[in-house]
Amino acid sequence: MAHQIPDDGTLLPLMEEFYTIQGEGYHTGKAAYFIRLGGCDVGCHWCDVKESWDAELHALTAADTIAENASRFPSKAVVVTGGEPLIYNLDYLTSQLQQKGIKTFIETSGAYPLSGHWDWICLSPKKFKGPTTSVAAKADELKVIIFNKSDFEWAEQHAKLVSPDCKLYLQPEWSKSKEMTPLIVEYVMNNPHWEISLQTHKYLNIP
Ligand SMILES: C[S@@+](CC[C@H](N)C(=O)[O-])C[C@H]1O[C@@H](n2cnc3c(N)ncnc32)[C@H](O)[C@@H]1O
Ligand SMILES: Nc1nc2[nH]cc(C(=O)O)c2c(=O)[nH]1
Ligand code: SF4
Ligand SMILES: [Mg+2]
Repeated sequence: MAHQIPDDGTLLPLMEEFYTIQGEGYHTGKAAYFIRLGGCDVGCHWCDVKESWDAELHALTAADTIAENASRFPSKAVVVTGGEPLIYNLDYLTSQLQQKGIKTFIETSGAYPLSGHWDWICLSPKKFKGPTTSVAAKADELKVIIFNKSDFEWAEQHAKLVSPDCKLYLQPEWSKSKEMTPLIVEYVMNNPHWEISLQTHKYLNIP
């Protein structure tokens, strides 16, 4: 990375920020401000935000400004996503958000060690670069993407890494949704400790 990113987390490569409805997982349907940080080296071939991968394409932005922007919206909930947000030290950003009374949620692959102060951690582990134990142990929600049949077994292996009260979700990979969703429905009926998560924002045509 040619970007000189200070490791105190005061400057972060911001790809986009937008106010929308959380489309996935436990908090589906709730309004939230999304902060999408650029930079990811996990390399999921089906990633739906490949434009985020190169951190250098995204301007370094003051965490103070990001927190200030977030505080202007009615919902006091922020989702930090990416890219892979845990590439960066998120201690400063999340402290600033929480000081403003904003709840902090993260979407992460868990490929990097945990930083930041979180009200909710959604771990979506990837085959291409597995999750660190620091993230798995603290996850509130495990959201496994189902791209093919073998991913159910892979999901069960990852369920063993999270705490007993972690919520378990299976989410169809968007391009395979037609084939995989019926299998997920059947799987959840037979294994009811899992629930279905759909990318509802894509059906709603919102960001
Ligand atoms: C774009 S990722 C960014 C955060 C982080 N890098 C991660 O993967 O969790 C946000 C969420 O979208 C999911 N996702 C990405 N591409 C997807 C696709 N094609 N179909 C379904 N879910 C997808 C990821 O698994 C993750 O839960
Ligand atoms: N509405 C909406 N909900 C989301 N939940 C997780 C998302 C993400 O890309 O991290 C996402 C997203 O991009 N849009
Ligand atoms: S880890 Fe997340 S952002 Fe990175 S390639 Fe995979 S889905 Fe995309
Ligand atoms: Mg998304």
